[in-house]
Amino acid sequence: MSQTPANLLTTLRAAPPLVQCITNYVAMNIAANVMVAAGASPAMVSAAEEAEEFAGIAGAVTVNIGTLSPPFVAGMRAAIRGAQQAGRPWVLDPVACQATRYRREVVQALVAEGPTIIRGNASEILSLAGEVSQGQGVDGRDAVEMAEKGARRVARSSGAVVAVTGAVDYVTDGTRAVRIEGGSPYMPMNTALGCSLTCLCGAYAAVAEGAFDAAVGALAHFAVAGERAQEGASGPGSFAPRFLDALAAVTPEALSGAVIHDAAVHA
Ligand SMILES: Nc1ncnc2c1ncn2[C@@H]1O[C@H](COP(=O)(O)OP(=O)(O)OP(=O)(O)O)[C@@H](O)[C@H]1O
Ligand SMILES: Cc1ncsc1CCO
Ligand SMILES: [Mg+2]
Repeated sequence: MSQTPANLLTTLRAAPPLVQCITNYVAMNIAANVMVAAGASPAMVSAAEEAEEFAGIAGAVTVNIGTLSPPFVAGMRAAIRGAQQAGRPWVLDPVACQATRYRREVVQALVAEGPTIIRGNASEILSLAGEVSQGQGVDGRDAVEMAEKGARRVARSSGAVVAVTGAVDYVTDGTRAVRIEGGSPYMPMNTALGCSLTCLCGAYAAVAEGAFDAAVGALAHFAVAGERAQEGASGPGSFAPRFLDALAAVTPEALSGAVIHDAAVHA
C-alpha cells in the first residue's frame, strides 16, 4: 500500500523526525531552516568522532558532497555505518559529481554503500549513469527528460530510489516512475535549495515505510510550496522568505493537490 504525500506530512508534523544532515557549508543554514519550516528536526552533525553514534539516534541520515574534503568523507562513512547498523534510511546528494575525479571516486564509493534515495539534478544523475553531462560545477545544465533512462539504470544497479529534479521532477525505483510538476523558476536561483530538498527526503524517509513514497512526498512538498511562494514574489530574493513560509503553511490537504503523474517505464 502506498503512502500519499498527505499521509506522510501528517505523520511528520505529529512527531518531527530527527535527521542527521551532513551537508555542505553553503547549505547548512539554509537546509536547517527549510527542515524546521517543513516540520522536521535537523542536526548538522558530521565529525567522524561522533557521526556513527549520532546516526544511532537519528531517524535518517543525509550526505551531500558539495564542499567535499577528507574529513567530510570520514564523517559520511561513519554516519552511513551508524544508519546501516540502526536499520535507518540514508540519502545521497551527489553534488557536482561530474566535475572532478575526486568527486567521481567518492560518489562511486558512497553509491556502493547502498543509499536508500539518491537526489540530484539531471547533470549529476547523467554522470552517475556514466553518460555525458553538461553540468557546470554545482549547476544542472541538462533537461530532466535526458536523465530519466540513466536514473532508472542507476536505480536498478544501486537499489536506491533515484529522484532527478528540475522544471519537472522524476522519481524512479527502476521499475516504476512518476513525474512531479510545480515549483518555481526562482528555485534554481536560490542556491542550496536542492541540497535542502535532499535533507527533506531524509525526513520523509524517516517516517515512511517505503523509499519511493518518501521521495515523492518530499518533492511534492517542495513543488507545492514553490508554486505558492512564487505568487507575489518579484525575484529570487523575495521568493526565499515566501518559500520558507509556504513550506510551513502547506497542509496535508494542499499536498493532495500536488500534480503527480505516473510515467511509463521502458528499458
Ligand atoms: N525551472 C524550474 N521550475 C520549477 N521548479 C524547479 C525548476 N528548477 C528546479 N526546480 C525545483 O527546485 C528544487 C531544487 O532542484 P534543483 O534541480 O535546482 O537542485 P540542485 O541543482 O541540486 O540545487 P543546489 O545544488 O543549488 O542545491 C526542486 O524542488 C526542483 O523541483
Ligand atoms: C554553491 C555551492 N558550492 C559547493 S556546494 C554549493 C551549494 C549548491 O549545491
Ligand atoms: Mg545540488
